[in-house]
Amino acid sequence: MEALRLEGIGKRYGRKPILEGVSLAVRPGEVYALAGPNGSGKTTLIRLVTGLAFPTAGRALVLGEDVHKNPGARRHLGAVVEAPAAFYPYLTGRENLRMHAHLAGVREEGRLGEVLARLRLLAVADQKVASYSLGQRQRLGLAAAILPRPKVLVLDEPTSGLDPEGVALVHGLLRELAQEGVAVLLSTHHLQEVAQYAHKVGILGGGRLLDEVALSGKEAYRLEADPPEGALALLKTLPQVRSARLQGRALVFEGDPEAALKALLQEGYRVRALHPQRFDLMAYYQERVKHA
Ligand SMILES: Nc1ncnc2c1ncn2[C@@H]1O[C@H](COP(=O)(O)OP(=O)(O)OP(=O)(O)O)[C@@H](O)[C@H]1O
Repeated sequence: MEALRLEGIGKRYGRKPILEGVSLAVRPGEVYALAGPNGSGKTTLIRLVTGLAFPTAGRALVLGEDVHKNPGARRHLGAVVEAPAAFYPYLTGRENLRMHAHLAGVREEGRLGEVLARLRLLAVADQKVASYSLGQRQRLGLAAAILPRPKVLVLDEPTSGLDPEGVALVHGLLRELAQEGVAVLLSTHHLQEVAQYAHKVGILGGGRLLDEVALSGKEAYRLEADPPEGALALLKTLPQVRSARLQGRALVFEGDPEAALKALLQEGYRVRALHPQRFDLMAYYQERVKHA
């Protein structure tokens, strides 16, 4: 079953439509990144998913339960929506988290320390939150969100305000959580970074989901071999190779590069270069938004 599902979600403020007919799904272990220009409705969508805002059409389901009809559905949900997340400034990071743990019914010994370590906050854990930098607060927000081991994690621009190390830390954490089976929905402007591990990117524009790009399986290879026409014909016969085509004098294909190389060398082709050709998400996004 999908961990998170939006069915025709819409939102109007007064008569102004902000979102219309947005449907998407995130499976356990999947990272879904929402991209879109400023004002395209990313934050609004995230607020709808978390139950902070009410849809004027459609519904949002967490593990099959409607978030707006059954607030209990939120027990599976971890979220960071406001940046930075709100904490008691006169309490320490650890004390704030302890309170979150209490409210969420987390009784596991050691979970607090584990989460603080995971967000590299141990060194400041016993300082008052009032003294935290923006990035430290952001990371504490994420620590609070993952504390009760949610099955669905929803984050609005989780890397904004972080230094490069913090950005890498958060992306690494999200990748790990997905590997542990968590479904992650995040909004972001950092397409290049999320493209490294997100499974799907949804492009919002003008309040609609313009496109969904599946990134897994988009790994292509570029190969230079002589003569290219013969090499192409050979690649097309290999079961390990998909969608081989000529691009100028080079060959581009998806599939197993080792099998392709072995077959070409065996048949006496001279292979001058072979390297991965990443799907250019940024170029695709810009095209998609421009024509929206
Ligand atoms: N409470 C509100 N009342 C009226 N209009 C709103 C309200 N909240 C958001 N909007 C409008 O909804 C639209 C989408 O805003 P939203 O914050 O969801 O966009 P975003 O994609 O998150 O933008 P950004 O990339 O700048 O964070 C904007 O035009 C905004 O002005």
